[in-house]
Amino acid sequence: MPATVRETPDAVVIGMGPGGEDLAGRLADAGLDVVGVDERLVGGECPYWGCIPSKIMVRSADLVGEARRIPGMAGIARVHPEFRPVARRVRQATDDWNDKVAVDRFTGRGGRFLRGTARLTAPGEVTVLGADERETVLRPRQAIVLATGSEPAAPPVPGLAATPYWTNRELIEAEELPESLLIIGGGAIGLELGQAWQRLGCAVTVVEAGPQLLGREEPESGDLLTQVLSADGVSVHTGVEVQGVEYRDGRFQLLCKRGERFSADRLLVATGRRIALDRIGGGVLGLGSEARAVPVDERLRVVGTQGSWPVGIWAIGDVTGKGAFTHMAMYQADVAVRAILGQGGAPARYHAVPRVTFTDPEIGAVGLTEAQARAEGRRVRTAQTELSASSRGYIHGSNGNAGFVKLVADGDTLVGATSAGPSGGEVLGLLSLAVSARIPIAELAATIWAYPTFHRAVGTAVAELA
Ligand SMILES: Cc1cc2nc3c(=O)[nH]c(=O)nc-3n(C[C@H](O)[C@H](O)[C@H](O)COP(=O)(O)OP(=O)(O)OC[C@H]3O[C@@H](n4cnc5c(N)ncnc54)[C@H](O)[C@@H]3O)c2cc1C
Ligand SMILES: NC(=O)c1ccc[n+]([C@@H]2O[C@H](COP(=O)([O-])OP(=O)(O)OC[C@H]3O[C@@H](n4cnc5c(N)ncnc54)[C@H](O)[C@@H]3O)[C@@H](O)[C@H]2O)c1
Repeated sequence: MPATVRETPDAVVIGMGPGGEDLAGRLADAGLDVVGVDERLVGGECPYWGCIPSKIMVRSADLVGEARRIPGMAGIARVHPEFRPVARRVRQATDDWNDKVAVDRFTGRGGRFLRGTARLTAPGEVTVLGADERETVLRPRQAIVLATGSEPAAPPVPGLAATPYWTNRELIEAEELPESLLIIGGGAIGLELGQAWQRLGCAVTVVEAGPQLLGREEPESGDLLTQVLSADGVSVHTGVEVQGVEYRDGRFQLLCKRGERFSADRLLVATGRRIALDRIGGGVLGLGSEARAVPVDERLRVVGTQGSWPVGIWAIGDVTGKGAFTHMAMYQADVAVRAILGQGGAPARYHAVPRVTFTDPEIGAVGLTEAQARAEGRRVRTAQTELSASSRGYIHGSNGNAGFVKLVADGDTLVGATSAGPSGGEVLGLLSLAVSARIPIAELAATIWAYPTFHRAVGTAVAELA
């Protein structure tokens, strides 16, 4: 057993995903002696198994979907989708799952990188076990930052654990498209990748336990996605309770409560994420096995540690449970960097968290849904307009113009909004600003919206409210 190394840097960042990498780099830029630790790849889930490779697949599939809209609009198009170039682009984007460039970028800024698994072993102490069994005990002088993200969660369905099912990681690494794919979970991962793989030539079935797809968003978004995915050929099933999974002769079979059976060559489990608090030493923070996230205050300081710890401890990103998005991890990194460096500035606010599901149509949403606003007892007023009724929707043509803008108001400001449609995620930008900055509805109503854009539908919905 190699000897234990003891060190006292200024700061230790556990987890170098989008949140940790950004934060650690900025602390190093400020002249701190920072040790960044990751057991996998610097960059985390987003560039290697998440946002970027999944959107590369979506981009290819969108091209196929758009080409299929040519008949009746611009002549003849015969599309023969091929998966090989998609898999190749994924390999280029991930450097074949090699993080040398990212590690060099961090060390180039003055940071030190340790590859290994880190845990909190005492207040103010982090122990890292390297792949070579070398143990490093770090007692930083100024800060510990937990940025360990999340991992795929699988439901406790009998039989599932014994099968070679896929999570997003295996699917993203696939070199070939199977003939058929079953997906458990009709959330962001299941729908983005399900639609993309169907368009690329795989027969996809989505099985969702809840009553609608994209259950945390407006019901209109779920209904729209059921329609467009079904039109693409995806077999969509909601309100289904999977009671068992079998794997025999290279085929997966789902056995469901109402007697339905679904089978396919591959199975993707996309039923949400879990935070492995046990692995990072959550007990040292006083968190029991029932904890679902690390509680943080408005400066991302871990709740309950101030005064009792010899050093400050912060948490950012998925591990805080405030929204599993790269933009959330980076937003929180900024607040935490300012807190660690004593720079002050605005605290974290969560009233305008944007989300975009990159299906075709894209579903952009910000702030509260109508149901959430009503549950909070707000004075809710809503307005909704269909894109097909707009000039741009008409120009676009009926094959591909599905979408809507829905606004949720409380008094004279918007507290939530959805923009679903072509470029729905881009239209969301102005709605995010309106909700975040609490722009009065009267001000929005006095705005000139360029003609004929998709975002002009926001003006139509605002006029209805005003
Ligand atoms: C398929 C998919 C698509 C997605 N698409 C989008 C999208 O389009 N837009 C968007 O905003 N978000 C998207 N996300 C979510 C996004 O990837 C995450 O929210 C984001 O990566 C979280 O960043 P993070 O820094 O909190 O953690 P992570 O990216 O999870 O990084 C955490 C890091 O910590 C390391 N780690 C964990 N435990 C330890 C330990 N004990 N010791 C050492 N290292 C450890 C891990 O190896 C990892 O590198 C997607 C996710 C998936 C799965
Ligand atoms: N575009 C994006 O920003 C993007 C894309 C992908 C993922 N992500 C992030 O990653 C997270 C994880 O994505 P996800 O799709 O795995 O989770 P999710 O929470 O978005 O959706 C999971 C779905 O699985 C369903 N489900 C749970 N248990 C089930 C069961 N036993 N049988 C059938 N259905 C079941 C849930 O009802 C839910 O609809 C997302 O919440 C999101 O924060 C973001």
